[in-house]
Amino acid sequence: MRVAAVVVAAGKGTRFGSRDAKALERLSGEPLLVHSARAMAESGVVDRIAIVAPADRIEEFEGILRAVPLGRASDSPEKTAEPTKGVADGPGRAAETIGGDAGPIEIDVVGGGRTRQESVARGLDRVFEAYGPDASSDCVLIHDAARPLVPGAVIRRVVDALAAGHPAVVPALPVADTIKRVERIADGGRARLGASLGGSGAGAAENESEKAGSGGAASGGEADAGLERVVETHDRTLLRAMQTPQGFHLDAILRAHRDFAEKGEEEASAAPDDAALVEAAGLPVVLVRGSERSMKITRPIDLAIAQLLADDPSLGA
Ligand SMILES: Nc1ccn([C@@H]2O[C@H](COP(=O)(O)OP(=O)(O)OP(=O)(O)O)[C@@H](O)[C@H]2O)c(=O)n1
Ligand SMILES: C[C@](O)(CO)[C@H](O)COP(=O)(O)O
Repeated sequence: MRVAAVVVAAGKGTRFGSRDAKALERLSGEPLLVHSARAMAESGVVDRIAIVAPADRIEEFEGILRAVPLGRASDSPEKTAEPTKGVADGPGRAAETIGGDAGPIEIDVVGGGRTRQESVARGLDRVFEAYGPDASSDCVLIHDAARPLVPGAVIRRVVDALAAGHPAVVPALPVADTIKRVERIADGGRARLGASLGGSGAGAAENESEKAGSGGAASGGEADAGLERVVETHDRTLLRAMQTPQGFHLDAILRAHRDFAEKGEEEASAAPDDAALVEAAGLPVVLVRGSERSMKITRPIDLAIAQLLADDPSLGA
């Protein structure tokens, strides 16, 4: 079973307020992109990596990756898959060959799309091209460049569950806050509480609203800049926060992305994550334990927290 990784790095970093691509923001002196690609390479279970860069910056991203050769860690943990605790065994996928041969990892850089979903689709096409028509027993991990500190153990847990036969596997954590569903109170924009709900200011609220889509909770724009009313309180014990890398049998995720490609053309209809497409296609998605260290860098405060984690490997491990 071959395992490829798609690392999506073509986002604009609007909520971060990036002047440059967010994937090039520095953590411990290196771009987030390099940390994420290295995590995949050093996991010991990934054969090749497709990096998805902003479409007009492919050569620049290639240069950045060439400057920091990424190889498999020679001392990385075993490449064979042990069934993951708590994940029921499926039919299995030739686990003994996970990770392929030793040697340098093949890295391609391809251009991204208008939404994360489109960017992932372009990375998947590249993996399919590279693996060829005989890709039906292969797997792919889809990872945000914005999650630079993902531990190798999480990557291997995902691959173990794929090898055990599960077509879609996501690392996840319980949620710490109480989550409520809300609706907007139309008040003509008099009460501008949306700003404080959406983040550090009105701009942040508007950006969050864009990501949330037309039904989003946080308010944005004059007409939406109002109070929100609680509709429902969810049972927190049944909620999980999704992380990446999300792992899939290649044939299943390619089909799901192709079937729902039209939705990926606009932020409002695009899937929030890749597992959502597989769910929509009616396939089961199983969860494995994620990590606090796999936090996503969305806003500037996240980079400050990530630097604390990078400086102290025992934190959140
Ligand atoms: N068109 C896009 C949008 C997002 N991404 C990638 O998807 C990951 C998760 O997205 P997010 O954190 O939302 O990044 P941005 O889209 O850059 O952030 P924002 O929504 O604030 O602009 C990031 O690694 C980002 O580079 C991508 O490759 N292509
Ligand atoms: C894929 C993801 O990281 C899972 O939590 C998340 O959905 C990405 O969301 P974003 O708004 O595109 O960062």
